[in-house]
Amino acid sequence: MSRRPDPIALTVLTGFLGAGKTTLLNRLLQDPDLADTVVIVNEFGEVGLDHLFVETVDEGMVLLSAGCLCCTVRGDLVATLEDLLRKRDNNRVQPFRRVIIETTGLADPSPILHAVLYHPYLSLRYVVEGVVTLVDAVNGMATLDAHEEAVRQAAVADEIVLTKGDLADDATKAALVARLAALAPGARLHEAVEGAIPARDIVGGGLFDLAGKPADVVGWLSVEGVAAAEAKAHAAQHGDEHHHGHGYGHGHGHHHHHHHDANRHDASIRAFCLVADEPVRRGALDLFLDMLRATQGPKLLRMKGIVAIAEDPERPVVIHGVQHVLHVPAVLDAWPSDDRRSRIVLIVKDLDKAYVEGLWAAFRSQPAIDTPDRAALEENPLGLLPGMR
Ligand SMILES: Nc1nc2c(ncn2[C@@H]2O[C@H](COP(=O)(O)OP(=O)(O)OP(=O)(O)O)[C@@H](O)[C@H]2O)c(=O)[nH]1
Repeated sequence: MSRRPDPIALTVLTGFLGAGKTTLLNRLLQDPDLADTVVIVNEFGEVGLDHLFVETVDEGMVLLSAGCLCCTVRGDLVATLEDLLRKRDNNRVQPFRRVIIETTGLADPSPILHAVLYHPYLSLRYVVEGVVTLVDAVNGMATLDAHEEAVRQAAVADEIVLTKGDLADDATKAALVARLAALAPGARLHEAVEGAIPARDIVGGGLFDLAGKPADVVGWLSVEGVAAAEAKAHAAQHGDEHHHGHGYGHGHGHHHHHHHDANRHDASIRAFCLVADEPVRRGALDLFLDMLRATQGPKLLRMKGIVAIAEDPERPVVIHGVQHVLHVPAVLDAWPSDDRRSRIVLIVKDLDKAYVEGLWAAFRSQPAIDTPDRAALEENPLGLLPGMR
């Protein structure tokens, strides 16, 4: 009987122009923890890895001193990932367990994840597990102001690494950290000067740890961080309407709104959690996800969650989505903690939280909160699907 091969974890490393990706990668690739990793870079020369080469394995692929493989993107990324699988399956390279893709400059990482998750074959072999985003402590604030892509890079991150902290003063750093925490409340924040950070701090914290075992999904979800940021944003909007101060120390020279919460530049992007105490039927979960994806896809920057399934409550399902692509990468063998509630973290752009909550409640056959039953039933999208109950 042929066994389905173990999934290969895929991490995307991104960051604005000059954020310090090359510097970080250079250090990271000397970390023995990445020995069974393949790193995909745009060009070896550009990244300046020459001093790490041990030997050339194949055209466009080299073995680095710490044991990990490095290859260049040849043509498009999908072709490179396919080529890698072929080499691995034919035993032409070591059986790597993880791939890190470094994106160029100001790229939105979503299309990369999208390309992999949508691919009929790649999606079976690779599991996208996370986005690591580098933010320059000196220029970060201005970059976020000026570039929508930069905001997206931060918003979809699982791990944010603040670089060049040695060049920025404490107030600048604190303001940037506050903004990033509001923008990406689900992300863990790190600091690395001159790329010095252990690989295991930023890679392998998602679905699989560095040994390929299921990782701490609870930490990956960071529901508490999202809830706290939500409460803070709410307080800033409602309790603090006439407060004009904002903590960044950069002015705009004109006054418009009274809201000056930490999230004001990035107001259309927000994060929230859906929580359910009762297990959800598998069919209902799939329909909910399908409906959300089909109707709101482009507005869903990121979705991560752990869900209790009514048919098999001991084995939760981990869901994972990027824009209109959803992946069901893993049924866990057990709950990672005592908390057995279903929890889904969503990072959205221009999407009404109440709509999503209504949908979530409807698929769990519960009237939406604060909505009269009748209206909730009328809004129940199940009613749109003939034969669905
Ligand atoms: N002082 C200081 N300089 C840093 C740090 N990290 C990176 N740099 C410097 O910042 C500059 C840009 O860093 P790179 O690593 O080339 O940045 P990059 O993100 O790869 O740049 P692009 O490829 O242009 O997108 C280089 O001169 C680095 O030496 C840091 O933590 N502290």
